[in-house]
Amino acid sequence: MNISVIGTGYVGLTTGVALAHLGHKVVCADIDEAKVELLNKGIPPIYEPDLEELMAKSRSRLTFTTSYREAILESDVVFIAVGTPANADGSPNLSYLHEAFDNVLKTLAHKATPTLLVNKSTVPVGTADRFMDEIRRRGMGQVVDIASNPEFLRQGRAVYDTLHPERIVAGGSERAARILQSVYKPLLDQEKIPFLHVDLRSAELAKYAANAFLAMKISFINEMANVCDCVGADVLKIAEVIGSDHRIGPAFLNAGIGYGGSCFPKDTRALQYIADTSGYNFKLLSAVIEVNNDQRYMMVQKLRRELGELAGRKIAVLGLTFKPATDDLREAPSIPVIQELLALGAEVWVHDPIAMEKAKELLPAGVHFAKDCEECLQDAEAALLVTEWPEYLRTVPAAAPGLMKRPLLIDGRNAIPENARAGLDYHGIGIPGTSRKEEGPVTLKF
Ligand SMILES: NC(=O)C1=CN([C@@H]2O[C@H](COP(=O)(O)OP(=O)(O)OC[C@H]3O[C@@H](n4cnc5c(N)ncnc54)[C@H](O)[C@@H]3O)[C@@H](O)[C@H]2O)C=CC1
Ligand SMILES: O=C(O)[C@H]1O[C@H](OP(=O)(O)OP(=O)(O)OC[C@H]2O[C@@H](n3ccc(=O)[nH]c3=O)[C@H](O)[C@@H]2O)[C@H](O)[C@@H](O)[C@@H]1O
Repeated sequence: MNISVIGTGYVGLTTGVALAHLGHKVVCADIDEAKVELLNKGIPPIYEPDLEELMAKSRSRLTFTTSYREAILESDVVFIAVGTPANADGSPNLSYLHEAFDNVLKTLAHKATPTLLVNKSTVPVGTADRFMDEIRRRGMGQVVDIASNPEFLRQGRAVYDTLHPERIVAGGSERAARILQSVYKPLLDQEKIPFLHVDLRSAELAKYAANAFLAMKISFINEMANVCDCVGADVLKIAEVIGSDHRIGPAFLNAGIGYGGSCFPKDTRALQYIADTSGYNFKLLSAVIEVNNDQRYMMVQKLRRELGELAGRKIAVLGLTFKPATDDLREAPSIPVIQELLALGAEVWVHDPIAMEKAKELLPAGVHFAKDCEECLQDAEAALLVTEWPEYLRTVPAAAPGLMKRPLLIDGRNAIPENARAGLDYHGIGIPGTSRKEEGPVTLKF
């Protein structure tokens, strides 16, 4: 099929490359000329494992352009995958989406053959219905149909997730679902992937529901970790015990510093906003968000308990991205942690294996950028492990005792294995014996 993808970010580019890999002829369009220029040289503007290789392999079926006409006029299916970041009040900013939609419709006005317009961006319920109204208003209802095909890929595993999705959701008419089934046929044929055809509104809301549920698992286990710190139990064991019940499942029970990234924080706030403005108070979701906002400061609290005043003391922050295997710093927990350390007067040194250049543009003045992990640790009085990059798990236990003034490590990801902690003054989140308790264990009253 001839397919176009509007927006070449994490979702759009991965989708375009994957669809070309599956045998479709794909044109990707973006308004960002610098991105398109890089892409035309075969260089992905984002860091995503396997993306560059797959792009090179599918190059003969893949084109990049800034022109909507070039992208769309020959296409049977047009995917939109532009950003929907949060506004200050938590509502999703749909301005990029509206602009893309308007440009697509203006271009489609020059095309007589039917086109399926598929939205992949995460959007509030009712967005596709409003788009359909607009299509009819412009007299294009006979040739343009709308589908919602929410995306569930994870950054750092975007290519893998796109080629091995847990499910494909197709919101819209029977005809739209049939077209999407043909688009994904090579995937559906090769693996038993559920293809779920639902109405437009359910498809849109299901995306928020999935992210909110995963965020809830994280906030739940983080609260359990905080209880573990109070009572002297081990959150790793708790996660193992509850996760072995298939009704709960082991995934997303890693306690630590809380969730970040471009999606969980924005999508939980957006769902709260959607519920609020529809007259429903989603109490559980509000608690999930509040817990996450507090959790990021837990590491600094532990640090202060150990060191007292932080003014003038060198603190190493290891890892800046919101998780490993991505260069993305959007809503990374490292940022508020660094701001808090600076506010407390600490001398903050940071390191990240991938995102140092991006971080230089983003982090406040006063932060020291180390050339490597060792320089970051050198003479530090404490280190905070914020992102569990595999190289840190190898180097920190070996290097920290020799390099640091005191090998105090606050592990915000509970990532350093027990057998590697010997030379460290190690403190995890919810791991017994690794956190000094303010008071003794609680006594139960019967
Ligand atoms: N990043 C992720 O892991 C996931 C993101 N999503 C959702 O997918 C959507 C896209 O997210 P990302 O790919 O992360 O965004 P992104 O910010 O990485 O990329 C968006 C791209 O759209 C381009 N763009 C903006 N306006 C445009 C226009 N009018 N015409 C053409 N291109 C335009 C931008 O230049 C940029 O390259 C969002 O709604 C997000 O919530 C869904 C699942 C996973
Ligand atoms: O809508 C989206 O954009 C995507 O959001 C998440 O993907 P992503 O943000 O890339 O990353 P995750 O692996 O889900 O991690 C999100 C955050 O939660 C944290 N996390 C994750 C799991 C866990 O057990 N504990 C935990 O603190 C991670 O460190 C990270 O900061 C979802 O997992 C994807 O399914 C979804 O498509």
